[in-house]
Amino acid sequence: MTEARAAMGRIFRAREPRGLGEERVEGLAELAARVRELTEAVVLTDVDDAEVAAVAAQVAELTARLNTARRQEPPSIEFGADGAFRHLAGPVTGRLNPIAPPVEVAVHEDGTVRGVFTLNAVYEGPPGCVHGGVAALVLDHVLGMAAAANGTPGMTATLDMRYRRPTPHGVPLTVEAKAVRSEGRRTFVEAHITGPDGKVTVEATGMFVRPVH
Ligand SMILES: CCCCCCCCCCCC(=O)SCCNC(=O)CCNC(=O)[C@H](O)C(C)(C)COP(=O)(O)OP(=O)(O)OC[C@H]1O[C@@H](n2cnc3c(N)ncnc32)[C@H](O)[C@@H]1OP(=O)(O)O
Repeated sequence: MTEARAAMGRIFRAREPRGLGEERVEGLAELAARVRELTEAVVLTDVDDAEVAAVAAQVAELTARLNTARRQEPPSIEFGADGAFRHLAGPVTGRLNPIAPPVEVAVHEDGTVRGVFTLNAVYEGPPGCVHGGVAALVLDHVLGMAAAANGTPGMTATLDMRYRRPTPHGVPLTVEAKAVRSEGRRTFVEAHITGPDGKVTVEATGMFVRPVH
């Protein structure tokens, strides 16, 4: 597992936590949660034009306040004390990233990655349904996590999607991924999303390649 940890460091610049601190993480997660609500409100709002303009000006002020102190780069993937890693600023599981639903994932002892999440109207493709590219985003990430959980982290080289039935938004969904085999630097992983009725809506297979450098 030490080699896998080194590979995580090399591929994803994963590193030991650099002092964000749990209190700071909770504060930033709260900010991200409020911005998620704001994003949904923007997509669904029906207030009049003057109110839209007034809110836009206020939001610009808030953005300027946050920009008075900027990091050079977002927080990277971190190893926790328990050896697990987390992607705080990632677009899928990242609690600190407002565009992440976020998907709440657990890595099980057998290497299966399971997650629960709800995608709201912000992620709509066809009316009432999740955009297919968003489903691919979620699946790519959990496939990558399963490759890492297998001790063989890598970059996505191929991603095959099979959209079996529409994925509804606004309801709880589950996602599950597991590595099925490794050959040299290549790891093959399977995953699927299940709707609230227990039926699989999307299946994916991914092939992850561990870069040499
Ligand atoms: C909470 C924490 C989360 C932690 C977990 C975080 C999860 C994040 C998940 C998100 C993952 C991403 O989005 S990653 C971002 C999207 N993906 C990328 O940007 C990848 C861009 N592509 C690349 O960098 C490169 O092409 C690589 C690394 C994939 C491969 O380059 P390489 O290292 O030079 O490898 P190369 O020698 O060419 O090939 C190695 C072997 O793989 C095979 N191979 C290579 N590419 C392919 C391919 N597309 N299709 C078939 N086979 C291929 C070759 O035939 C060869 O087989 P043989 O001759 O050995 O038999």
